[in-house]
Amino acid sequence: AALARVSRSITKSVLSREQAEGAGARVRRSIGRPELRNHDPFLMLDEFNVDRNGGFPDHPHRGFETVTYMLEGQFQHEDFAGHKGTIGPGDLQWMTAGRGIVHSEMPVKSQTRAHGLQLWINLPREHKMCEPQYQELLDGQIPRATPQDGVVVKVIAGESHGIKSQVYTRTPTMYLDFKMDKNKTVEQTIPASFTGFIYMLKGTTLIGDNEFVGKAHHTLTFSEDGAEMVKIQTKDEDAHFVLIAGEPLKEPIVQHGPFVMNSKEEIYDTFVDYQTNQNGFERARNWKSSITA
Ligand SMILES: Nc1ccc(F)c(C(=O)c2c[nH]c3ncc(Cl)cc23)c1F
Ligand SMILES: [Fe+3]
Repeated sequence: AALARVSRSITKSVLSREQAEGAGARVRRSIGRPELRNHDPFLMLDEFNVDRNGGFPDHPHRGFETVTYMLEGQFQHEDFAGHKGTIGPGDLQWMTAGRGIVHSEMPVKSQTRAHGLQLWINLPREHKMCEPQYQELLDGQIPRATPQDGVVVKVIAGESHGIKSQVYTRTPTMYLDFKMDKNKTVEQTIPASFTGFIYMLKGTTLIGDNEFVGKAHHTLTFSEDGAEMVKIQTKDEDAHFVLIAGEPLKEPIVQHGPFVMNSKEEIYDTFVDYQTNQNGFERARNWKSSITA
């Protein structure tokens, strides 16, 4: 008989309450909060809620990627190279900051609120100073797997049930948006070497062979025990959550706000580059975004 596959189990469940961030924005911080540091290669996951007066005005990034996934409302972004755009519900912006980006991320004024997720993924040292790159997908361009009726998996990065994302991930990453009706069971394959977690947006799930309960706004971290899949069930409630997993980089992490490098010296050099507008920050000189006004 075929061996029943063992599921990952949940090692920790942490509730994220709203906190102030940016300019008048509210975020529930998952990865990156005190109880959830060191989830290599992930640096931060924020569920953000921004009303029309809030946002994230002009700020820099170096050494990692920011992945913005909109759930409701519209967000606009503009960087110091004039790259600008608007992302709406279900749309994705995968920004590889690499050697340096300065940008502004603000809700579209006409919106009542903008609600979404921003994930920060660390880059391996050989990519930390790469040219910045955007991969932007509209909701309709993101493939879905439907392993059974009532279970839809949007494949933002990586693969699910044979459906692959087209996003190029320098750090091997899986980013899946699950919508499950009640009374469903699904198994998601995850490479044994990946570290990962589920962040619950709505409803209740039972995860793993021992049916650990997942509730809204909780982060549920996976065991690292060699299991190559995770089993997720719903009972009497629909559920909406993201499953995020990736290959740990196993490199030193030195983070100072929006700069994430491998040593203190590199962080010092980054501050010099940012202050003196060099080595990737040339276009930051005298730049002000037009959307922050
Ligand atoms: N350094 C630093 C300091 C403070 C910040 F708020 C930010 C920042 O921009 C964000 C933090 N979470 C977020 N979620 C969504 C969006 Cl669109 C942006 C952010 C940042 F980069
Ligand atoms: Fe940013």
